[in-house]
Amino acid sequence: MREIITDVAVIGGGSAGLNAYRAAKKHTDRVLLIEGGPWGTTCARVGCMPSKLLIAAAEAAHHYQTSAAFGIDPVSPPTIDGKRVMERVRRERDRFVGFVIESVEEIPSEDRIRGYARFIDNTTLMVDDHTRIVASRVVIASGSTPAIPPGLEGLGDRLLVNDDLFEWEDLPESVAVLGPGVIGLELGQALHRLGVRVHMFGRDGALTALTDPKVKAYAINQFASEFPLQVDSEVESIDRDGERVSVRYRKEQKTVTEHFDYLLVATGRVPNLQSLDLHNTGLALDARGLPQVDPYSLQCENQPIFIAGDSNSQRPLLHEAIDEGNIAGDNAGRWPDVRAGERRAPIAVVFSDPQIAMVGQSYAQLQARYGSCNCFAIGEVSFEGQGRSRVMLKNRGLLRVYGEQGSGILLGAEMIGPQAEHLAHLLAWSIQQRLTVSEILKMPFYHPVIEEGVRTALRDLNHQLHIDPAMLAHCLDCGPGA
Ligand SMILES: Cc1cc2nc3c(=O)[nH]c(=O)nc-3n(C[C@H](O)[C@H](O)[C@H](O)COP(=O)(O)OP(=O)(O)OC[C@H]3O[C@@H](n4cnc5c(N)ncnc54)[C@H](O)[C@@H]3O)c2cc1C
Ligand SMILES: NC(=O)c1ccc[n+]([C@@H]2O[C@H](COP(=O)([O-])OP(=O)(O)OC[C@H]3O[C@@H](n4cnc5c(N)ncnc54)[C@H](O)[C@@H]3O)[C@@H](O)[C@H]2O)c1
Repeated sequence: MREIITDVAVIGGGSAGLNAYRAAKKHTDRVLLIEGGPWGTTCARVGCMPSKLLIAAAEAAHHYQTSAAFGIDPVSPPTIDGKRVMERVRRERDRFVGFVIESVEEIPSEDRIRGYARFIDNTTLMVDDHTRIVASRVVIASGSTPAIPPGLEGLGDRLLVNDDLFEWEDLPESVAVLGPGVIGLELGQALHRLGVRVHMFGRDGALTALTDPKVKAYAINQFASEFPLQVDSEVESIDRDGERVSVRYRKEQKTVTEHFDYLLVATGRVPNLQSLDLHNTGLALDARGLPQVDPYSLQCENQPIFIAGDSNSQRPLLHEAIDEGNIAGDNAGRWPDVRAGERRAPIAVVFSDPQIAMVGQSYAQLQARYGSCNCFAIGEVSFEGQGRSRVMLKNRGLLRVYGEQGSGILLGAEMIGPQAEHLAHLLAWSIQQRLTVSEILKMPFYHPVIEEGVRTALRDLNHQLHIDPAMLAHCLDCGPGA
């Protein structure tokens, strides 16, 4: 058994852990990075990057499938070669993973420990059964794992999570998707557009993390008109039937049984904390096994333990994992002089088509905070008539923006619409700058662009905030179709 005494130990070599390691290293040379699984990060191996690669292929197929509306008929219907689609996904994924591994290899080998860590007490870790580490500070950056509802064990290799899908050599004929969250919607729509028969089953009317009832209703109608989607599904049973999966569900007051090649489970993710033996640290744990974490310093209670990235369940997104890794690593390095880290305006994008995005405070958060005093107002724009969106035949969507009564500050937005990833950035940057709606409206808006739709929503909002008069039905200072 090896024993190492160190200043900082980081559990997990993903995006949060790698950044925590580097940030702690600025304070002390004695930092260890412990990784139990494969190097390469969830984002590059089985998350952000391979999912976007699959979506890019689906977009290419969809482009041909919809070109007739412009008067352009493909000579013959496009064929989709599943083997080549998946070969590119895996090849490009491997390239991204390769870049991450190159950066891991720059870390001195004596700082890298292979194996799964668990706590013996709040400053002692055991890695597998081979290394005991005494660390005066620990950063937990152990990521998250798909949550699989009970009762699906019998499906065996017919049950998939996102990790499995990116190993496919070819596209299957059919997939049932359980959970229309971000992962389910992104992957399910992409598979549908690549010619796979998809049926998406949700519950409680949820679709991604949208909370604005009007935007959510629009989004549900939009996707349900493209492929079978039930956000309030009544699934009676899911069983293995030979080499297939049979799903029995209620549809229009009848019981229907449908067979699929696979069930893709995308019902949320749980932090990887169970095997860390956190009960040995003395930290109070909630019902989910999570310790209390200060969202600014990422410190757990007053202990020399910090928790960053998906493992703290606060903002399970890549850029947040990187920020949190930096904050936790810096604080572990400088401990006991722990400081509040800088957090950015919230932004989340779903790479569906149309895209979904949320920035700043959500509708539900604002309702809870300001709803009872009518202290916030809503402006909106439909993309259906929006000039540039119509030109491109991308005129589907709804943007709702929220502002504070009295101050006129932009607080948040939820949207489904064309190029929402870009609109969301403009709005998130404005929110972070604490701009008022009037200040944002002084910015230039080119013509004809989708951003003119954002201007319309903001003008509507400023009227609802009693700052500007009602908009003219026919905007005189806009170009045609703004
Ligand atoms: C399909 C999918 C698509 C996504 N798309 C996006 C997107 O488009 N944009 C976006 O912002 N986010 C996206 N995400 C989320 C994003 O990937 C995660 O938020 C981010 O990767 C989390 O980084 P992390 O460092 O917390 O975890 P990880 O990168 O998972 O790192 C955790 C590491 O800890 C290791 N580990 C676990 N337990 C132990 C232990 N006991 N001892 C040692 N090592 C341990 C694991 O092996 C792992 O390598 C997506 C996620 C998925 C699954
Ligand atoms: N574009 C992105 O930024 C991106 C992409 C993918 C993943 N992610 C990250 O990964 C996280 C996890 O994604 P996810 O999609 O797994 O989780 P999620 O929480 O977004 O969605 C889970 C969905 O499954 C549904 N559900 C739960 N149990 C169910 C059941 N038994 N039957 C039917 N439906 C059920 C929920 O109602 C919800 O709609 C996201 O929160 C996000 O942070 C981000």
